[in-house]
Amino acid sequence: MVGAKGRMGSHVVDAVNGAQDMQLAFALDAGDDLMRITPENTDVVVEFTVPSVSLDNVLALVKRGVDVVVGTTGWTDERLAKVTAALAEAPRDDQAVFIAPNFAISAVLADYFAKVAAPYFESAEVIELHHPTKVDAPSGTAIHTARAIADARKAAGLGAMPDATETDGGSRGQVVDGVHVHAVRLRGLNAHEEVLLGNAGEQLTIRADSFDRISFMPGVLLAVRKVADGGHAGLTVGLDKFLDL
Ligand SMILES: NC(=O)c1ccc[n+]([C@@H]2O[C@H](COP(=O)([O-])OP(=O)(O)OC[C@H]3O[C@@H](n4cnc5c(N)ncnc54)[C@H](O)[C@@H]3O)[C@@H](O)[C@H]2O)c1
Ligand SMILES: O=C(O)C1=N[C@H](C(=O)O)CCC1
Repeated sequence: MVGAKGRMGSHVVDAVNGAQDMQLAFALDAGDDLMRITPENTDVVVEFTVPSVSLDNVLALVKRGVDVVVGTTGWTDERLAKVTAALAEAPRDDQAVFIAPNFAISAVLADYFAKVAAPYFESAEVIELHHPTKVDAPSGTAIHTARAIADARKAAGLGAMPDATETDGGSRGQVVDGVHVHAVRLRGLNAHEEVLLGNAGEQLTIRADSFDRISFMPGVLLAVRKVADGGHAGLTVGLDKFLDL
């Protein structure tokens, strides 16, 4: 586990220790030497750190010859391309990196349902709501959802959404592939997302609430098992790839 002292990392340490088919090799955090990790002592590394260090960690681990499951956010197309390039040069042919913006089944399904619903609505916007200690905005999940909605709209031949806004001081949120994304940071919250889809006279709301970080653990363990079992060489993004959706 890399990022073992963090909010997510400490839960993953407990989850791995509680899993009968897994053994914790290392619990590393900032300042620890990743070079202690080798293919001989470690099958899969789980990485939950911060967006500013995650890419370098993943590249170093790929070079090390181990498979990596990543929960840290901040993955732009450019960063993902660097991971793909590193995997092409990796010591093992079957090496895998798996990245999930969200490991909670509620969030993965909300994302999936939003993608299915998107072609049927004129308008769609995403609101994500998180704890105020989160360092990035909007959430990785919201970016992923917005892109999925945009792709589904494009595939269905839909154009831009109706929006007469002429002045915007920032209230309309960040525009991700044409989809407006709004971020709320509020004490008491954990991780929540709402997708609003609208037509004349009707609205569909899809909402996922993760009240506790324990909600992410079944998804993390599923990803570790899938990667360890093999057959997922290269870069895979999204827990939906490991579910029968
Ligand atoms: N994919 C998901 O389901 C999911 C769920 C929750 C959070 N997240 C994401 O996971 C990341 C971590 O979230 P968090 O709430 O645990 O953050 P956190 O700040 O509590 O933990 C981050 C940990 O990483 C450690 N760290 C920093 N630099 C490091 C380095 N170079 N090497 C090793 N460890 C280092 C920190 O010391 C800290 O312990 C964020 O990007 C967050 O958005 C993803
Ligand atoms: O608590 C966080 O930080 C979370 N980050 C991920 C994101 O940015 O989407 C997943 C939800 C929790």
